[in-house]
Amino acid sequence: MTDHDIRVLDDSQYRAAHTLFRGTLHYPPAADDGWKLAQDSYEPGRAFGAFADDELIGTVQAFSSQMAVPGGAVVPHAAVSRVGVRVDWTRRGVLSALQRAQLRSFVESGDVVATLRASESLIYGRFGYGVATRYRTVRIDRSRAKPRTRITGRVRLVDLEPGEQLVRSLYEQVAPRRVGTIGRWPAWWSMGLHQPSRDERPKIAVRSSDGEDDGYLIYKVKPGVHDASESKPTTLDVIDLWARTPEAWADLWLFALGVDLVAEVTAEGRPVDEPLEWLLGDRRACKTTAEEDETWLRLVDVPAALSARTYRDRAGTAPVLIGVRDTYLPDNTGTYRVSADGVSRVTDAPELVLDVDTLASAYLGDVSFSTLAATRRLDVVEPDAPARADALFAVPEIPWCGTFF
Ligand SMILES: CC(=O)SCCNC(=O)CCNC(=O)[C@H](O)C(C)(C)COP(=O)(O)OP(=O)(O)OC[C@H]1O[C@@H](n2cnc3c(N)ncnc32)[C@H](O)[C@@H]1OP(=O)(O)O
Repeated sequence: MTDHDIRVLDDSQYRAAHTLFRGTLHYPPAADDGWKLAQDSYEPGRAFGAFADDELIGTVQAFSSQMAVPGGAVVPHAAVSRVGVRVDWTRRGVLSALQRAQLRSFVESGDVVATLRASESLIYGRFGYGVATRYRTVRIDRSRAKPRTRITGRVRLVDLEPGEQLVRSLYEQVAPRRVGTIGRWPAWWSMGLHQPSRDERPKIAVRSSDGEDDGYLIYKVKPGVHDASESKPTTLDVIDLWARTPEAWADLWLFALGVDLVAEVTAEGRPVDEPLEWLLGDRRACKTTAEEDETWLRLVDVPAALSARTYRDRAGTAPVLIGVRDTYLPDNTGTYRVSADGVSRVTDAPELVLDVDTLASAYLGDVSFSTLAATRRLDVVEPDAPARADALFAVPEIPWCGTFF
């Protein structure tokens, strides 16, 4: 018997849930114009509330999406967000109860995976989420950058209104080619591009070659402050940049670096392998100011997730038997035979054993099984099993999501 219960929220309760969540992050309630945008992101059946005596004390929510996995498939994906428990109810099992209800609902709705961005890194492992992608934050000193090359295509500014449709369609064409990217829901775009703010609205630049659009950049310039009490440089912030080709990618960065009267170009949430330094005359003009965990991935349906991705077919790579433990979704617990030909569930003894959050970290290929074994995140039964799993799960490009939510 608990002192709270979990219920699916209806649309008359979304604003209270939104206010509660913002309060847990120490933000004030959204103003009416902000709420108008946020409201559309609540999907029926996807928001849960924890109640004590009919009073809302905690909430979780999810957006319906897809995620690209190794081999080119995209799988149904729930993007988990707005997780919060009122401060006078924390550490009494409220989030655990919300997670249990939410994970069960993902199974029912056929979501193969769920992902989130964690406010703190010790919260979600117990619920089966593992770090599956990372990103870096960069700062480029424009006066030193001295790009080694020039724009070869055409980069043009477009107005926000027609630009929004253009960038949405470019994103949908380009992003799924990268493992770890996710489908963006309509409210993601409207909240990102139209959020009421005292700042300048974002600007959109579209790159084309031979008359065909092949990439875009969304950015904001924050004017500098230079007075007696404060000095801040004028900064161009790269908010979103996607390109179909390396040529388009380089042109968009060269455009960002070419905007006059800007002292620094900054970007958060970029891929850790983005070769920015190689574009510059002085590679030290580009500093990585942070490298952090990005995607926390939950394999909701382990058999479906393992079957959805492909495995490297290196000559002579033998199959591996992976034992999975999942306390929150016990149907996933079992042994999986993974080979270049596919995946099957078996009754054989496993050759390595791990918890479902650790499997999630290896699933997109960001970390190897050998690294997980060396750091004692998995139990090795057959000594060569991690190396066999590494060969099968290897991916040609580091996974990256690139969408904050
Ligand atoms: C995807 C997102 O939206 S990220 C945003 C998450 N929200 C926030 O950070 C807002 C502020 N924090 C909160 O609202 C709450 O503290 C929450 C939601 C993080 C946790 O809710 P609670 O109801 O306290 O969690 P609950 O009581 O179920 O805790 C379950 C276990 O996780 C542990 N835990 C919970 N939060 C944390 C934390 N922040 N750090 C470390 N351990 C934690 C608990 O100690 C408990 O461990 P135990 O089972 O060994 O006793």
